[in-house]
Amino acid sequence: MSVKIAPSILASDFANLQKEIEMLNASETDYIHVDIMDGVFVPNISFGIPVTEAVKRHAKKPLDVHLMIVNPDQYLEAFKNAGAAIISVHYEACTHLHRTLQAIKQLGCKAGVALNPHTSVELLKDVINDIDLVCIMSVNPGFGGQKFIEQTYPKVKRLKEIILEHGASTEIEIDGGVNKDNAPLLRAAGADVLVAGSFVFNSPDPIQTIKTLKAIE
Ligand SMILES: O=C(CO)[C@H](O)[C@H](O)COP(=O)(O)O
Repeated sequence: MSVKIAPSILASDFANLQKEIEMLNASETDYIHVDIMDGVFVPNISFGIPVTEAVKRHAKKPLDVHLMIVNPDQYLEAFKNAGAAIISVHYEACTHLHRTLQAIKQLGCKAGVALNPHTSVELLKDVINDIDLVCIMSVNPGFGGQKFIEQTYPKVKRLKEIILEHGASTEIEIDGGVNKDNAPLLRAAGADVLVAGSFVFNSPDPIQTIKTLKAIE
């Protein structure tokens, strides 16, 4: 199966959001990555439920909602109702991760867990069969356009081993600083989904850029 591409609308032109979503609909985008930042879990505020609803009204691709917020349990239903197909919570924001994953699934969404760069993939072993997607942060969350952290590669490799050891079907997603140079190496390490914000939206031809990423073996 080819690598999945999830453009992050954090880097899109918010004043022309409908146009940006229509561009993604016309591209080889697999998931539309929606970054929710609360100014507490991360040092930035992006947007929330009404904007997610607005994206959903135009999107023809599944919404991959990445909650960079404290107390994510409080908002799972609201994001499901806003149109999320996948909801990822941060490992670092969950006291009862297993319970949170079950709650996401009971809503009918795929359950994701995001890991900050300092968080070991080993911590997911006991719940790996309950996770549909692990989002490995390859930058410190909070801002687009940051430099890719090279230590991500061994993390991806180790997570892939854990998934195979447990017979799980979890997807590995990489988020932060993804570009055409690191994408083939991430794919070779075991990545299934590549999130790309700046690299897609700051390029002269985003549809072609998505195609280029999608073609990576
Ligand atoms: O979660 C994020 C930031 O916290 C973004 O999705 C991520 O940074 C992608 O943007 P870019 O490709 O520009 O690095």
